[in-house]
Amino acid sequence: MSCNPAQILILDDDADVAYAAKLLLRRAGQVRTLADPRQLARCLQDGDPDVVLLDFNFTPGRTDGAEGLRVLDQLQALPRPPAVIAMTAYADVPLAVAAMKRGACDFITKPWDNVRLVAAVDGALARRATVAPQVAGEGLKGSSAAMRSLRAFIASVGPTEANVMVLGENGVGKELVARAIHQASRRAGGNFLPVDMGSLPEATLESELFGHRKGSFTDARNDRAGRFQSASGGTLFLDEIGNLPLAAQSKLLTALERREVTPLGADRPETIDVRIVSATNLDEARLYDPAVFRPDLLFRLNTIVIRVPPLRERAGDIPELLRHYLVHYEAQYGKQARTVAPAAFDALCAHCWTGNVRSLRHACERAVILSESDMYSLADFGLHAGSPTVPASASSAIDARKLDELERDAIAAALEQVKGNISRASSLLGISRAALYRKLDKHGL
Ligand SMILES: Nc1ncnc2c1ncn2[C@@H]1O[C@H](COP(=O)(O)OP(=O)(O)OP(=O)(O)O)[C@@H](O)[C@H]1O
Repeated sequence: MSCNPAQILILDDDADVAYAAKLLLRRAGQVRTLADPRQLARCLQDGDPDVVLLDFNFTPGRTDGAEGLRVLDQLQALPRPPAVIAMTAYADVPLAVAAMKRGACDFITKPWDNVRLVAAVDGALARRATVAPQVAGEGLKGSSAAMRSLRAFIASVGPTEANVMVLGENGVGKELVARAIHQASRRAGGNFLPVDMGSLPEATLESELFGHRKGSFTDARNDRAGRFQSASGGTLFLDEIGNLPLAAQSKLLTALERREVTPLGADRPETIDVRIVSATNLDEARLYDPAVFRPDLLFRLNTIVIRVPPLRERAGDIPELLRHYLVHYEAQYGKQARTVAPAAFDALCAHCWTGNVRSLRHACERAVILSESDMYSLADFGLHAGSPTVPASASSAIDARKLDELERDAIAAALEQVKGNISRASSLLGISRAALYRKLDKHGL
């Protein structure tokens, strides 16, 4: 575990406020303050912060929070994004919602309650300890033939400007692949901006993606840049693109065809300079169904297609991933290094990992936290003898019907285990609640 003190950055133009927060938080870590967000890039040269307390208005008279949202986007695009706590003197719920949607982990109104602020920073540090490794560009682990050719493919398509579509089940590592493409590109110095297309509300989609001008709708109190503008010079990662409604698909298509976007309320379009990497877990039959996804948009997005195989088809990666995440969590939780009991190891390698690497990762975290003996047992990983496994002889030749059955069985078993609780079942399977609902629908469960 690292012994370095946590790095805390307070971004506030009010010197008194910044000083008071600095005094309060000095026990939590090393605290720096910055009054002008334009100096952020220079400040980051002294090292990336773990937590940022971010004021949302820097220019006197401004109360719309746009300056803070811009800084938030900048911070989110760092290779190791800090946990951001949004602070504003105006208890403004829509702004809080916008900040949380863009990745802030908490929200504080000024004047703050000291206990609440310290708790928020402690919580943010704890959250970062869990979240940072997912986004830290730790790299894709695994040396199976499939992973080796995936890396080689990324190295060859990364430096091109081609739009890339990454396909694969939940938790296979599509976002890691997208980040690796960005890092291998000439845009690596620019932003990598992920957007969850599945969670953008249809009503605000245009404004979120393309921005808006002050007064263009009731709540548009100031000009705001969209994601296309924020990612300018970098890579825009359109995640869950398969969930985009058809009406929204046509707006996205127009932007990509013209390579320009018109912010809501603007009378002139703006040229865009982004590379698009998109991802979906839709199976290809559905993706190529014009009733689900516009073929002309698909054509724009999938110049290059990267298929990330599910973990059960590259079981050779499992030992390395187990080692990697067990060591990682042992260090994170300050636990002694342990080995996996041989029978448990065999069972873990034969397990079908419906939720792919994400569920393996969660299982390792669980084992590190719960294990009380010298060796990890299967139960420590939340598995039991008889958990769905991949037949050894068929791991790569398994057919789609069989995979469907395995998936259905795993979901049914998980639901039974947690007595139908969707949240607990999704976390057990290592997939999001939305993904679980889609799969329940698909399997008629
Ligand atoms: N090859 C890998 N090596 C190390 N960690 C991995 C690998 N693949 C995935 N992971 C980890 O598994 C988790 C899920 O990865 P990621 O979010 O990239 O998957 P995804 O395919 O985008 O999932 P979803 O479709 O659910 O959004 C992350 O914690 C990631 O760090």
